Amino acid sequence: MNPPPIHIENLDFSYGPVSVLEKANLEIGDREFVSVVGPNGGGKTTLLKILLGLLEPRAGSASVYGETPILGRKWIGYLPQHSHLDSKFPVTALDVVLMGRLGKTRRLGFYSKTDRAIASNMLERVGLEKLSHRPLAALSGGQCQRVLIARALVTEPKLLLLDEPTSSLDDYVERELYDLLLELNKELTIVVVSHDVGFVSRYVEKVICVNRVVHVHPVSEISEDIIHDMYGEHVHMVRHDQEHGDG
Ligand SMILES: Nc1ncnc2c1ncn2[C@@H]1O[C@H](COP(=O)(O)OP(=O)(O)OP(=O)(O)O)[C@@H](O)[C@H]1O
Repeated sequence: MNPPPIHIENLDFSYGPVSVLEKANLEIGDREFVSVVGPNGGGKTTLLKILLGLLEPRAGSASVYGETPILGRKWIGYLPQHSHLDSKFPVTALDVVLMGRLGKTRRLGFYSKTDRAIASNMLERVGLEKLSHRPLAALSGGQCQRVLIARALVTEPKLLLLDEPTSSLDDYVERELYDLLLELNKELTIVVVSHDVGFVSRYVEKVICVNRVVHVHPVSEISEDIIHDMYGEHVHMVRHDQEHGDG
């Protein structure tokens, strides 16, 4: 059997004396679409950075397709939190996507025909083929996020890690972006960090709750009690799938 995209065993992580993850266990299978949720400072971004090999666990292990995170990183497309695109920077959507090929292309500073073909193809996949030569400054927030997803896809990953890709987008654009992820999930394993448990529950199979400890819940198990344990009594879960239930 092929090793799973993500396997974490008894993992502890701390920044200096501050413990962030304790005895974490997690397995994510091929073509799963899962969400990582939890309160601010719960350790979600830290977990992704461990999977990317950017941070070393203090104890336990993490593997990506059976390899160490540093070696397995080649299979990962990553959209960081707060990925900032300076809209005044004079580049087009295609230029930004091509930047994702920098680690792959052999001739630094020159993109090959293959690089350009892959970048154009990915812009098409995210629905922006007609905007490939549009300056960044002339794209909406949702279109910019699509450009960044296309940039993460040009390395031809098998696993996509997205850290709060929709935090600054309005509801309609957020839904469109998750519809795109659902489409990409036909071929890729997707892990997406979100703050909106109710919203992501409509899309994902499993919810990974991270608050120093890691708990995995099938979406069907997510309840008000689980949300209270994570965020405290003052937070209520909005079941977006039931918002229009009467209408
Ligand atoms: N480089 C760092 N050095 C020291 N502490 C850090 C560092 N990065 C994060 N932390 C701390 O580690 C804890 C977990 O941070 P992390 O960014 O993983 O949380 P998060 O769940 O992604 O939070 P948020 O939802 O706010 O993005 C927090 O208490 C944070 O302050």
